[in-house]
Amino acid sequence: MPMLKNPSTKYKAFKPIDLPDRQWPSKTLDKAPRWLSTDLRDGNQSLIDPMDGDQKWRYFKMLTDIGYKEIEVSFPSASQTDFDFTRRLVETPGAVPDDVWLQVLSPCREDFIRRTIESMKGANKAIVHLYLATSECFQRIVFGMTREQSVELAVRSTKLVRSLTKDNPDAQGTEWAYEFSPETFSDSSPEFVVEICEAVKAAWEPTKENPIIFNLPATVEVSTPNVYADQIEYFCRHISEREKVCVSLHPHNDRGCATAASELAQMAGADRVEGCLFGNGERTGNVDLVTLALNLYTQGIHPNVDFSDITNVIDIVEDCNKIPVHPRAPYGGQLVVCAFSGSHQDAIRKGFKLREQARATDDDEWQIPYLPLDPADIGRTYEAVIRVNSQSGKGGVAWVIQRALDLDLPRGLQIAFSKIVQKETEDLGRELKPKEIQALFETEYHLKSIPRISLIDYELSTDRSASPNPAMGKQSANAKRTFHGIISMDGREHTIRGVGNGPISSLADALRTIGVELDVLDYKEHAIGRGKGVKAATFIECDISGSDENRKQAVWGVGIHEDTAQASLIAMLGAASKVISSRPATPMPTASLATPLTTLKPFGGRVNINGLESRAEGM
Ligand SMILES: CC(=O)SCCNC(=O)CCNC(=O)[C@H](O)C(C)(C)COP(=O)(O)OP(=O)(O)OC[C@H]1O[C@@H](n2cnc3c(N)ncnc32)[C@H](O)[C@@H]1OP(=O)(O)O
Ligand SMILES: CC(C)C(=O)C(=O)O
Ligand SMILES: [Mg+2]
Repeated sequence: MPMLKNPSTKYKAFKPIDLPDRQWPSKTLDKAPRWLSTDLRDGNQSLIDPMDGDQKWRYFKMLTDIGYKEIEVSFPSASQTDFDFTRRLVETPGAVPDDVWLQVLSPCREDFIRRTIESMKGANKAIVHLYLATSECFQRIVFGMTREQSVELAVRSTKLVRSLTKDNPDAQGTEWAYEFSPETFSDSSPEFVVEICEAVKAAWEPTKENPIIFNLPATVEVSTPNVYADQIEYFCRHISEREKVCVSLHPHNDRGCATAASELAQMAGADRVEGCLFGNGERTGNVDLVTLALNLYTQGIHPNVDFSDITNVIDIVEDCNKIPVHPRAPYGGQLVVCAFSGSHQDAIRKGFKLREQARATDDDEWQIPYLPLDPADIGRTYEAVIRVNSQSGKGGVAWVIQRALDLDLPRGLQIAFSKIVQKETEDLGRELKPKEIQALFETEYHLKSIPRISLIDYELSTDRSASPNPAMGKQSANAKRTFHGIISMDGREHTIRGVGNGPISSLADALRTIGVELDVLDYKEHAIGRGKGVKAATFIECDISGSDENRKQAVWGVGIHEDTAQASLIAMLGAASKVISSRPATPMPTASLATPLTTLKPFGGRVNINGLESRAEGM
């Protein structure tokens, strides 16, 4: 059956209240509300398998560690597990921090109220929470009660709570607070809600110091969030003795707007928010307390709760709820601090680079494209930010290599290597992990293996009239350097000699004698590390198209060494190895082969290529 062509007969549009002089749209949020976690009550009652006492215990401890000061721990009249858990909290010395309020829920039924309050006997700070639905729909369908009967029941129940708690001489060791929820508030007449709450307030007689909590739930979310905000503003403006009232929100997420509803309703005057971590709770869940807290945080407002180890929080939440946190859950989801797509990665990488260059600290404004929150603030590592699959570009790949190997790849090498990564992801049909990308780079550029052409030993001599320059030979125009060394090519050793303006050009000249023609296109170097352990990283790009214009292509070599000149030579030979691999085999000029090394004075011992001893057999 298709969906209804005209759903308007079956589903009626919600009629918003008339509040033309609403004030909340021009308000902003500038402080954290009072939070109540109802993970252990509303969250728990909606689980396939409710938590056992030990799971609740662990969860409660986590909530207090995060910093929640009001925690609804149970529905004690519902089950022995809930009752026993509440008693365990009350009776275990030190289990409940001194500044934490335990909250317990009961319907307006005398036996249940008595049992609920019994569960709190001896508690330090206790909030007794009663609920009674106030909507016309619930009064008619569920209770068969008139408004007057509802008010009478609410008042009678409140008086019973009062007599068993703050008026009870035997219960004076506990600091009592009272919360009343006109359940289904968002679907109730605003005037009637005010009426019943006035009656309850009169019955409880709150003070400014210990206000009554009126919790106004969107038990089922029935409208757009602005309508909920209007309803809250209406209540705040009409309830008397506002200073003796704490207005609390309890939004559910049926339309997916619970976060927006909570934020707008706080702008409308609410003081407190009830919800669950990662939005657990009945049906689509309660409002997500993590999102609300971190939304404040990313506006520069401390939420008074701490998610600096969000991974641990997620572990406990998932373990106890037996429901996974969605990978795209705001802030906490595993995929939230990950970028796969090329343009995102590129922008993020540039943002981090600028921040690093500026040596930015937490006192500097956070401005990283696509990342509203510094992952480090919630205990996530930067390494997880960029992940590489077939949608990724050079930026992401460069990021991974930078993080793993401290190499700042030149743009051309980024492009060249990202093509290799792209092919690998497509061949494998999956994401490549950073370790795999690192291994691919190390293999491709021989960071852990010997390339086809490698350096065995060498010396570089400088024309005495020239001022020496270790890397590119930028000395005066007539300065000359001579490369004299042994290289191994495909396992055969050759003594070669060449002259140029610097190490690279003299090596290029020397390689020509064994038939390897190199056309150097680009050269970049940077330092790795600092102090004594500093090394040079050199990147050399060579043209392999030769005279064939149709085959325009370049290859890169990478060299890492304590000695800058040697890093250049290693990079050069890495590129040369690729060049010979890219060309059809040509016979070697016989004159240049295997000249015995008789005159060469070793330069600092055997050459170490990218950390590996390159010495060939028989040397
Ligand atoms: C929106 C919310 O989340 S409200 C909290 C809901 N949480 C829970 O229900 C979890 C715990 N609940 C339970 O374990 C059980 O429902 C109990 C122990 C509370 C009650 O169990 P039972 O006595 O078997 O009743 P049942 O579960 O059928 O509840 C429905 C009864 O409660 C009444 N009821 C519902 N809400 C309220 C209320 N706020 N105040 C008084 N009575 C109420 C209903 O009218 C109905 O009464 P009836 O049997 O006379 O028709
Ligand atoms: C008990 C009440 C506050 C409730 O959970 C709801 O209305 O959603
Ligand atoms: Mg609820």
